[in-house]
Amino acid sequence: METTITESRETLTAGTSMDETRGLTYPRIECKNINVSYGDKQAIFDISLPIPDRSVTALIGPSGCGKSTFLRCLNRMNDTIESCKVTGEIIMDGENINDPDIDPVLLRSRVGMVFQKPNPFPKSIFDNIAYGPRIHGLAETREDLDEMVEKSLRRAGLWEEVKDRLSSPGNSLSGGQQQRLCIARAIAVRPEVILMDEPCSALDPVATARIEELIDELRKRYCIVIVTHSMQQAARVSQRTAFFHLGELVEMGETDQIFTNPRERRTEDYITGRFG
Ligand SMILES: Nc1ncnc2c1ncn2[C@@H]1O[C@H](COP(=O)(O)OP(=O)(O)OP(=O)(O)O)[C@@H](O)[C@H]1O
Repeated sequence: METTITESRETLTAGTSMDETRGLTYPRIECKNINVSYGDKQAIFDISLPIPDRSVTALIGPSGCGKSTFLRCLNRMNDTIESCKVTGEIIMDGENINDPDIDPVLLRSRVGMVFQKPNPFPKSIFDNIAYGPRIHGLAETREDLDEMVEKSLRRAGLWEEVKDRLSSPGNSLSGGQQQRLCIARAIAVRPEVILMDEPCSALDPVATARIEELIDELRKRYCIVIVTHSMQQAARVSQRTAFFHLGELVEMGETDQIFTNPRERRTEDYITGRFG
């Protein structure tokens, strides 16, 4: 197992290059020796995982293997669960986000999150998007705010469908539109990373296809990490895949390699449906 992780890390580092727009090097996030427990029960065991920028990393594995728990480490959402204790380092922009000096609220604007079930605020479509920029003081004028709302809705592929009814309630939209609204809301505060926890599980196949197209578009700009139960979805949308089992990272690598030529027996058993 160790060999696999080391090899994949080398592959990633070999592709290291300077991002001209942001002046950043890959990987975007470096997770080192992450352990997570809920009370006495350990859910994540010593996971180290580099996450590259401008691509989609899929976390897959059987129910209860720790995918969501690990995802929540990346924006410190586990802080909100009293029994949960996280150790290890998650380096972003040269800082360990687990450092007590890091403000989790600010962190969550840099690392946005989209949940299983679309959860628009009980506000208008416009205010759903404007909320974040307002509380983070990102817009100086009303024109700035209008522009941010339009840009976010355009990026989320929703503008044409809602531009004539921005004052309607967010929850008057269809499920798929609501999920794109939630993605637009995450984008509005200019995140660098977007976490998605099974974003299509409440959607029909047409709405799912629309979100998958959107994810493919967004990856040109953002670092995206997605938890999915669907191996087909992981294969369709991600460039890298990490396979979790019983709280361990069994294997990670290029998505094509994981699905066509897994190195570990447990990965092969899972992707061929022998368990999980
Ligand atoms: N809030 C919590 N309190 C206590 N234990 C928890 C909590 N959340 C998760 N766990 C436990 O941690 C382990 C990992 O759960 P997690 O939800 O991260 O797995 P998962 O792979 O995302 O599962 P699923 O695919 O079913 O959503 C499980 O044993 C689960 O019971």
